[in-house]
Amino acid sequence: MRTALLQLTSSDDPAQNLGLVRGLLHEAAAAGAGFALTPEVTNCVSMSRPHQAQVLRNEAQDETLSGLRDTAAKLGIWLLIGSLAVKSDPPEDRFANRSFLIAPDGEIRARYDKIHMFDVDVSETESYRESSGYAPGTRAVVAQTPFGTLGLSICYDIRFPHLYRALAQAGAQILTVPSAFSPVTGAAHWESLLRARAIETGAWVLAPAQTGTHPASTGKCRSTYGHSMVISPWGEVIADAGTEPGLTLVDLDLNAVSKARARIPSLTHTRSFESP
Ligand SMILES: O=C(O)CNC(=O)[C@H](CS)NC(=O)CCC(=O)C(=O)O
Repeated sequence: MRTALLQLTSSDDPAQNLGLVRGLLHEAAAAGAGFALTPEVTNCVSMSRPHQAQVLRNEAQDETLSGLRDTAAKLGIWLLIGSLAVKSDPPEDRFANRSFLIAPDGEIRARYDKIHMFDVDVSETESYRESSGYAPGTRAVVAQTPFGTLGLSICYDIRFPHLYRALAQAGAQILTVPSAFSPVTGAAHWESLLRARAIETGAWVLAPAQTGTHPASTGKCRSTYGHSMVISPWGEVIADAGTEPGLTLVDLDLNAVSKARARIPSLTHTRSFESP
C-alpha cells in the first residue's frame, strides 16, 4: 500500500491547519497514496491553555475532524489523524490527545487516547506538563484495515516498550507513532527509540511528526524536532523527512513483517520470571 506521511508545522489556528492538511492530502492521493498519516496535535500546537480552551472543541463539534473525514471520503483514502486536541466530556475538564482512524467512506474506525503523559523537564529552561492540560487514556487500541493491522500510539508512548509488545501480540503489523517531539530529546533519542520498537516487534513503524517553529498568536512559540520516519520491520530507516514540512511517500510491504518475525521470533519467546 502506498503510504504518505504528512510533516507539519501546525500553528495554533485550527482552520488554517485544516486548509494546509487538505492540500497535502490531495497531493498524496494524486501521487497514488491509499493511506495517509498526520502528526500529533494536527489541529493546534499551542503552549497556552487559555488559547486552547478558546479554540478547541469537543469531538462532535470539531471542524478538523469533520473536515478531514469529508476529505478522506472524497479522495477514497484511509487516514490516520495522528491526533487532535479535543475537549473531553464533563466532569473531566482536561483535553484529550486523541488519534482517529478514518476509513475511505469517511467513518471513524478507531480512536486512541494517548496513555503516557509528557511531564518532563527537558532542560533547565524547557519543561512540559502534559497531564495538566490533557487527561491520559487507559486503553491500548489495534485496528484492522485491508492493508494490515494497525497498533496505535502517540509520541511519548514510544518510551514505553511494553505497550508496543502488547500491540504486536494483539496482531499489530504496523505501529503508528504520530509525534511532536522536543528538539533536544529528538536529537538524542527519536531514531533509536523508533528503530528499537520496530526491531522488538518486527512491525513497520510509521512516525509522522511536527517540525520547526510553530507560529503562535498568543504566548510563546513552540519548536519541534521533525524527522518524520518510516522504519522497516527489520529496523532499517526507510525514510527520514528532515526538517521541512511536506509529504513522504513509501510503499509498505507486509511480507517484510513475516520475514522479520521468521528470522527473529522473539515475539513468541516471552517467558515469565520472578520479580528481582
Ligand atoms: O502539548 C500538546 O498540545 C500535545 N502534546 C505534546 O506535544 C506532547 C506533550 S508536550 N509531546 C510529547 O509527548 C513529546 C515527547 C518527547 O519529546 C520525548 O519523549 O522526548
